[in-house]
Amino acid sequence: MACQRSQDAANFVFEGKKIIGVALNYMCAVNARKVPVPKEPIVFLKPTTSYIREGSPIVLPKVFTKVAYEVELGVIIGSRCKNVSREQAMQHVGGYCLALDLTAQCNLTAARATGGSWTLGKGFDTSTPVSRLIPLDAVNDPHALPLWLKVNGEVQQSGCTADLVFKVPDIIAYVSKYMTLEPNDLILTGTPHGSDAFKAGDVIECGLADLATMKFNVCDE
Ligand SMILES: O=C([O-])CC(=O)C(=O)O
Ligand SMILES: [Mg+2]
Repeated sequence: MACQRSQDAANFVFEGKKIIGVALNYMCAVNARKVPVPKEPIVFLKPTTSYIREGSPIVLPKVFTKVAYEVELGVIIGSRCKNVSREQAMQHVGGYCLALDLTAQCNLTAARATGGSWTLGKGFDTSTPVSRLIPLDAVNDPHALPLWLKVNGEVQQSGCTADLVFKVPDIIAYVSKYMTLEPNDLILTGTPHGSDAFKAGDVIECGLADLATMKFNVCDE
């Protein structure tokens, strides 16, 4: 498998499959939330119907009163793996992307308090805007990438993937103990601090180093 990676990567096109999110994975976000540092990655799934690309608007569902932006590094799986070691994990990365993990805070706050599910608050339509594929060879070190987000031109989030609690190979090794990772699966690695609510009419822009930027208009359902 591993030796096929460079051939696969040359022809790799990102066709978003399952989306695996990691929560509270930046030290700055953990500190801002005043919660203990997670001992293991906190993992959730989002449906493929949540993907959008630049050119489509973010649509805020009627059922939610407060939806927040979260800018994240996306890791795109390039080859199938299960029970992969930390040492072997990076051989299964097919590329990267810039992503937003839009989150209904109104729903998540209640879910956290009651131990309820995050599925609807994380998985609504348009909740996973993604950039085009960033090829592997464009990224020397996925743990040295600045990322930022602006709302209506004002910087609201600014972080660096150096601050990740669980690094990319840790996440791949951990998740693959439980579920098979397949080509085109997307791992959302978590957001730095500063995530907050936005509203219809706002313009959200974000960027990842000099590798990708994207811009979305926001409307109500
Ligand atoms: O929304 C949350 O609470 C957790 C999350 O996805 C993140 O930290 O990136
Ligand atoms: Mg997130």
